Amino acid sequence: MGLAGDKITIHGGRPLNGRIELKGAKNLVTKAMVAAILGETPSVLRDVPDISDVRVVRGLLDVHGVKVTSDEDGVLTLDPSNVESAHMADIDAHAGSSRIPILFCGPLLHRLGEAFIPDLGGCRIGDRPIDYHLEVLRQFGAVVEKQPSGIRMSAPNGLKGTKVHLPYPSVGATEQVLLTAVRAEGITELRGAAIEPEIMDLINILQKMGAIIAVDTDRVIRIEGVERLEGYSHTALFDRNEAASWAAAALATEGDIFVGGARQAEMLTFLNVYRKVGGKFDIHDDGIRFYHPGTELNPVIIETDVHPGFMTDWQQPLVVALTKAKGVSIVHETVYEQRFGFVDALVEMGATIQVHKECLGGQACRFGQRNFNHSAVISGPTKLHGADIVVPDLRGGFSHLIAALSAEGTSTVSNVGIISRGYEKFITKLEQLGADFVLEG
Ligand SMILES: CC(=O)N[C@H]1[C@@H](OP(=O)(O)OP(=O)(O)OC[C@H]2O[C@@H](n3ccc(=O)[nH]c3=O)[C@H](O)[C@@H]2O)O[C@H](CO)[C@@H](O)[C@@H]1O
Ligand SMILES: C=C(OP(=O)(O)O)C(=O)O
Repeated sequence: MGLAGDKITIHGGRPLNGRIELKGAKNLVTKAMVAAILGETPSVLRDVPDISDVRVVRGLLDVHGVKVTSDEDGVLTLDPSNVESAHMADIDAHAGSSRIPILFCGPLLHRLGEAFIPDLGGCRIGDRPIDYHLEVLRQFGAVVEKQPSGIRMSAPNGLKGTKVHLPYPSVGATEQVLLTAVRAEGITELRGAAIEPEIMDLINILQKMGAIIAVDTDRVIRIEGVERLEGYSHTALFDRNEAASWAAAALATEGDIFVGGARQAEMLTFLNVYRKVGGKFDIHDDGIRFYHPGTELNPVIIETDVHPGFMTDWQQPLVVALTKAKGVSIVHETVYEQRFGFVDALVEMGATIQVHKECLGGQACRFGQRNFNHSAVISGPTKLHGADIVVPDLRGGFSHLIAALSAEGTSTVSNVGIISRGYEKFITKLEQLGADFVLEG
């Protein structure tokens, strides 16, 4: 997946120290790129990271006639003026490793009256159905037809505003509603919306384009459809998930990392937990310094949740740091049913972690009384030792890297290409932070 050899040999035990810079959030940038289809004029997006999910979306936009150019580092211009002429009934598009193609539905239906969406990628951390997306699109008036390698859609009578109530505040389904409702005829009322900072930044972008969107209390969003949207000019929100990952790396390796571009407001919940674990941080105008206290770390009880709760994507890297805390920590994963596959490698490296089917340490969640190992009990402190490990998914992969960096001895970590889905230039960043490793191949 874009990295020579896809394997790293890591000599662990050296603290990560230094400064790295963040760019825009994977979970915003990729959606902002799709939003450009809705404009009549070109859009400009700044702080775009060089990650493989961006490359996948760029490839799909290209297939659909959106000309994407990058003149400067991290600045994309997206010109959608050829979407109509590029349209072919049977576009052979591929989702690659990304889940973003499902969000092309509304914009393409508005512009072309039909859309073909290939089967989705993304991390395999649960079943990840798209039933909410399809139901929402049907409510807007789309006709959805499943095909062997994807989904074909049409909107013979156009798309009309509707009342939607999501059964769970899904990030993707909320974005689906936004990207469809802004150009649908009439008013859409969305209840049970996700309100992650990346969604708020997508709303900022859509408003710049000419949309009318009101965010009310209690997860209610109201959108008044408009007939025309223009291109936007926007600097993407920073990647708070990457920031949390490097913060966890600083703790796990007993290091000190200044994460340039990280901001407090979007990380409040993470910072509270970091402080309870014993991690230190200093907030600056241009970033946040995260560092190990030099004393024992404390165990914590965490439940992952939708925003403003503790983000599920923060859990995997933090678990590595929790193997070093004195006492018993509990992590109850309530967003994805199968997000603890990565702990097998940590156990092989010497960690003491048990996973359970019960909802531990918090409220009963959607996965209780079912066959999902979705609670983890981590006992520490344990010393990790080197091992040969294979990266299972994006965040699991990052946690394997920091486990190997914090371990005594040598590890080989394979399949590291997956990590470039969401971490820009992570090899360069590891070098900047003084990691001791060799890239194979
Ligand atoms: C590209 C992107 O932005 N990815 C993020 C996005 O994923 P994504 O948008 O895929 O995640 P969702 O918020 O939609 O998923 C949350 C839960 O809802 C369920 N669900 C979702 C849709 C649906 O149609 N049916 C259904 O049952 C999922 O299986 C999951 O259990 O939000 C997640 C939760 O913050 C993050 O972990 C991902 O990093
Ligand atoms: C689950 C993640 O991403 P995606 O939805 O793109 O698979 C993630 O970023 O951790």
